[in-house]
Amino acid sequence: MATSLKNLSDYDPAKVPSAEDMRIAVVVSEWNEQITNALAQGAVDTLIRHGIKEENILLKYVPGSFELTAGGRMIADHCPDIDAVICLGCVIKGDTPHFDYVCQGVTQGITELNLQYDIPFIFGVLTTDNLQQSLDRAGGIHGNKGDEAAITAIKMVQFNMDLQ
Ligand SMILES: Nc1c(NC[C@H](O)[C@H](O)[C@H](O)CO)[nH]c(=O)[nH]c1=O
Ligand SMILES: CC(=O)[C@@H](O)COP(=O)(O)O
Repeated sequence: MATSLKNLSDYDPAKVPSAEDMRIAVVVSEWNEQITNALAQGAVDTLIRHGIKEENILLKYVPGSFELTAGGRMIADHCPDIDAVICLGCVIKGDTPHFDYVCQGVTQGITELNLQYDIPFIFGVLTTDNLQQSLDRAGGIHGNKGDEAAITAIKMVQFNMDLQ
């Protein structure tokens, strides 16, 4: 379903577990920081809204979306108490095929982290044709991808906890 048909910030709160006992990292790309800072704010606000303690949010920044994979892995390797890693970025198409390689790289990278580690890595990366599409998905008419990523993280952490 296209995002235009489903607002990224719409969800049923009754279906979201409490994040009170969770410890979640948020890794944010500095590229397109106007967008990624809005994504990060949405994610943090949503996590807090669902009960996480502020001291249990680890907020870290990497240069670009391509580095989200390395940042996520480093957190998983050095912070064993982290229950999930939310990866937030914004890749906007330019004049060259570089967009394709960055998007492919971060997508494959985060996918592989999910296969290699026993915690969820959430793909909160906007891949858009232009700035307006990004603005629309970072708190604009289509909601905030950061909200969606936070809800996904909470649900996946609870999914994992229920199996322990
Ligand atoms: N053009 C965008 C980039 N490019 C930078 C890469 O992510 C990476 O940091 C660089 O290739 C060095 O490894 N990154 C974004 O997040 N968004 C873009 O639009
Ligand atoms: C996603 C990118 O790396 C891209 O924005 C860079 O722009 P360009 O392809 O014009 O170099």
